[in-house]
Amino acid sequence: MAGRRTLTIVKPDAFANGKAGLIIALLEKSGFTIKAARVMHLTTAQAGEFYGVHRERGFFGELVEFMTSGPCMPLVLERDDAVATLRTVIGATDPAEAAEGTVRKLYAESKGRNAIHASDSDENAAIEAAFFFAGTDVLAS
Ligand SMILES: Nc1ncnc2c1ncn2[C@@H]1O[C@H](COP(=O)(O)OP(=O)(O)OP(=O)(O)O)[C@@H](O)[C@H]1O
Repeated sequence: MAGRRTLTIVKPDAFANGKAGLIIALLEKSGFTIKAARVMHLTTAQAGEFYGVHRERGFFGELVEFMTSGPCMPLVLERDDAVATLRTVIGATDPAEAAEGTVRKLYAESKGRNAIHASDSDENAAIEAAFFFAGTDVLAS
């Protein structure tokens, strides 16, 4: 059975553009309950570690620079079939290719500045939740 939790990050462009609250409202409207959240300004080391899988990609430097450009908001979200549902709700990586009504279609600027991250598997959701919320009660519940 697919897990009930996933990890999302409302990215710095959403805060710069005043869309963070609207994005969170859309997540709640999509049936997700917020189990944990924090607003933080990632360091270069944190952004590089979080996106370490992309270290060899040409856009890695740009991605780390963007993710450290301002506040972001990791959240642990809960609902049935959490990972797959959230991937559908956020839409394609490039907002130009994202379906109508998705977070990225509505609120993202570009493929690089694309408003939101979502875990792509139950396994990564657990790893990513631990990355931001290790030692907090959300991981014990
Ligand atoms: N060609 C690109 N140029 C700039 N940034 C990019 C490019 N491709 C990907 N990225 C950035 O790297 C992130 C991770 O890329 P990935 O292919 O894993 O997309 P994703 O799974 O849709 O996004 P995320 O992991 O953030 O949910 C993207 O969300 C985007 O911010």
